Amino acid sequence: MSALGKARRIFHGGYLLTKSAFRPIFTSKMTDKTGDYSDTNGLESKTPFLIGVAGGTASGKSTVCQRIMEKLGQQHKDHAERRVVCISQDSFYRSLNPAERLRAERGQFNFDHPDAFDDKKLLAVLKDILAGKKVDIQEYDYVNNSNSSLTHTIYPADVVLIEGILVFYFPEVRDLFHMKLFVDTDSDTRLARRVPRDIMERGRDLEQVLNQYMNFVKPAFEEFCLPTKKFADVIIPRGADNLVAIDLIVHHTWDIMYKKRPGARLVNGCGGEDEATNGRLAIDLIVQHISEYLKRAPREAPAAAEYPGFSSSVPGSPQRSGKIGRPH
Ligand SMILES: Nc1ncnc2c1ncn2[C@@H]1O[C@H](COP(=O)(O)OP(=O)(O)O)[C@@H](O)[C@H]1O
Ligand SMILES: O=c1ccn([C@@H]2O[C@H](COP(=O)(O)O)[C@@H](O)[C@H]2O)c(=O)[nH]1
Repeated sequence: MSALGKARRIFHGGYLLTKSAFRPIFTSKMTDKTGDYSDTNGLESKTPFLIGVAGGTASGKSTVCQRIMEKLGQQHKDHAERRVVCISQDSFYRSLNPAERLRAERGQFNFDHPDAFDDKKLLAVLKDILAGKKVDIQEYDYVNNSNSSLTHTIYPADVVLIEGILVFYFPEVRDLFHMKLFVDTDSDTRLARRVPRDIMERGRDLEQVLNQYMNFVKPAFEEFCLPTKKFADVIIPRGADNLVAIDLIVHHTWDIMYKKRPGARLVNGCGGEDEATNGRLAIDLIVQHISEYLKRAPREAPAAAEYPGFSSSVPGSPQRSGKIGRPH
């Protein structure tokens, strides 16, 4: 079986951990809401917490989202039980006219330009999600450069991750996020990942991948994606390898799912361009993480199931010494 066929089989088998020719969507359904969001300063009590995850192509955005889902114990839950959902901006590419379609087939269409997206549709869907509505999202088919006929229903969730190269580009969309993450992986690494991925999973040949990269992907990254890094609350160097950053985010997200919404006061309005506000959210995450880390002692530690815990990535961490810290 070809690599492409294998990737598709993975998708059709319903095992969505591996990125295939189609963008995986992790669906979620609202279950009992134990969170007390009453002090969220104007945010609706059941407003999902919206996290934007931006970064260049193949920076690891989807992988970071998968790690967050895994650490929150959502990945292996029945879809109907999940409280966290991840959707991709790629499901919001606009339809192409016949001439554009032809260019796309030759690798001559710029899928990295903001004009390639239907930002109005993305905005409307995100507003529906924030309003607690159920939405239908189409899977994107990279082999055919268009939306596939597969549609996923996204049920109201506690936490919604939206990942994509330009999720912070459109101001109205950007302003909806309660937390903004930017996955910062160097261009050499990204190109080295993109080439095999596009060949094996997206049905391209080497020449096409490299031409598309040099003509469109790289210049558009520099012009449209990279400048949006400044809007991020948290920048994640090295993507999914950065276990400390992922722990910070998971910890914060855990509190949103099961306790209350710390930081809501800071991000309410989600101005994004307010550096002080952005700085405070990042500092809040770090302070919260460190204080949890310091106050944990074995006799106080709740059951492992209650909080996914810190990874052993911190050199000399209590978890490594076996004195303090929770099991994974
Ligand atoms: N930390 C990592 N180490 C090695 N390979 C990775 C890492 N993160 C992602 N990849 C691989 O790189 C490719 C692109 O990753 P992905 O998460 O899909 O990026 P994006 O969503 O930003 O396009 C995938 O084939 C993925 O398996
Ligand atoms: O039909 C398409 C649609 C998109 N692309 C490329 O995909 C990436 C975005 O996906 P990542 O997973 O973030 O890499 C973008 O750079 C487009 O160039 C495509 O090739 N064909």
